[in-house]
Amino acid sequence: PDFAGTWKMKSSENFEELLSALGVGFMLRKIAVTAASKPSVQITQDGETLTIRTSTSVRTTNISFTVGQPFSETTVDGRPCTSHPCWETESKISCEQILQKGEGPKTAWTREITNDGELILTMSAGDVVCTRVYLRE
Ligand SMILES: C=C1C2=C(C[C@@]1(C)C/C=C/C(C)=C/C(=O)O)C(C)(C)CCC2
Repeated sequence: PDFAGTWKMKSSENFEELLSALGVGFMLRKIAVTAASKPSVQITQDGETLTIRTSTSVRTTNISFTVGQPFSETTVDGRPCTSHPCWETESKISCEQILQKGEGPKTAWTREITNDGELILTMSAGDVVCTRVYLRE
């Protein structure tokens, strides 16, 4: 499917719980929750290669990957990891993350385009799952 576009967030649940599960302290959680409440997401796609730019007032992340090929990124709390994106269905990418050093809860993300053209992002840490839904601008 086509993930390309400029996306604005419609809903988010368990985001702060996700950061808690990752051991992010109170103050940084408050900063992150506020900043992440109004993200601007821009995705370009060329076949199976996606570039996802997620910008907030505090931090902007930019990842580029080809589904099926491992790449380096950081976990949502900023720890370097190797990510393994693959097609879970023909419209859903799931990505397991392996910390490059140190220990922590198992983290992963999924991104899916739904039949009514919404983008669903899930981010997990251990058994905590954060779900964020985006609409095209
Ligand atoms: C602002 C963020 C901050 C943090 C993570 C991030 C980057 C959270 C944003 C995530 C989004 C916007 C995800 C998405 O919707 O794709 C830290 C915990 C390091 C703390 C500093 C502020």
